[in-house]
Amino acid sequence: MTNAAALALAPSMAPPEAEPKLKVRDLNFHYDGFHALKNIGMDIPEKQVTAIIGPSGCGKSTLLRIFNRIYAIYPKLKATGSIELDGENILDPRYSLNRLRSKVGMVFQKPVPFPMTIFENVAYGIRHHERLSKAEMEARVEQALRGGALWDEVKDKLKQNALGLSGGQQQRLCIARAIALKPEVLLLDEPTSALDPIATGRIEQLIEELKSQFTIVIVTHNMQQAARVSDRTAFMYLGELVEYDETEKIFTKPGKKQTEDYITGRFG
Ligand SMILES: Nc1ncnc2c1ncn2[C@@H]1O[C@H](COP(=O)(O)OP(=O)(O)OP(=O)(O)O)[C@@H](O)[C@H]1O
Repeated sequence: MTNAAALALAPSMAPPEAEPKLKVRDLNFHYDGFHALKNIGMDIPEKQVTAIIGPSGCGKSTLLRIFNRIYAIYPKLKATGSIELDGENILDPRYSLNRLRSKVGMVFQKPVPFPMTIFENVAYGIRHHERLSKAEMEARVEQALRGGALWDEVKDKLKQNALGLSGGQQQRLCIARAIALKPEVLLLDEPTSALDPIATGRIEQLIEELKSQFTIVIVTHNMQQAARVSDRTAFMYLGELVEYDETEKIFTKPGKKQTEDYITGRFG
């Protein structure tokens, strides 16, 4: 085959678009009588950062929490539609919560270390899922603390109580605790809202490092943060997904007036 012929064939040989890690379809969610999420549909790409933004009460945290079925502890709450994780519907009650939680980790707004040593904070969750020797556990804890960009600061005080760490260190410990279970998806619910700018910068840098290994979904109030850390941004308003696109497009050339009004600070 000539070079020209090979080039002519090239477009059809291009690799197909990667399958999304999470596929949300017709998702609706009610808190008792309140319709909090309305017909949400979105594809979340693998090993990228997806940010969810929107004014207070629009449903950001509700959506994030559905990705690991936190609502399942309240028997009256129900999500309809589907969320496929690698092709399997995680809303199906037959998808076990244990399996889901091992694949989808969550970090909350306020760091909540367990009142135990730094080492135990990380080892505790691992022990729940796996049986490891002492040496294996030590290696796993070190790996997780390195992954959470905390190892150098705590390696000499692993036996100290985690509550003695600073707020920013506690949040990195919570991230280390989540990644210690080797999840595929990491959910971050306003992970820096309780932190000062330096600790916030450290977490943002960490998010950048982690996305080579994990699919990350972050809820943030801070639009500059969404612009800095994410590849795609979803703008929500009153329970609806108004616009979802490449972050650069959302912040420079949004397709909807509501999005533009929000990102330019006209409301919210
Ligand atoms: N447990 C609950 N029971 C009833 N309504 C709830 C409950 N939790 C949230 N809501 C309502 O659902 C809507 C979405 O709430 P959600 O916390 O998801 O919004 P949000 O966008 O994350 O807000 P914020 O930015 O203020 O955290 C709000 O109107 C809220 O009042």
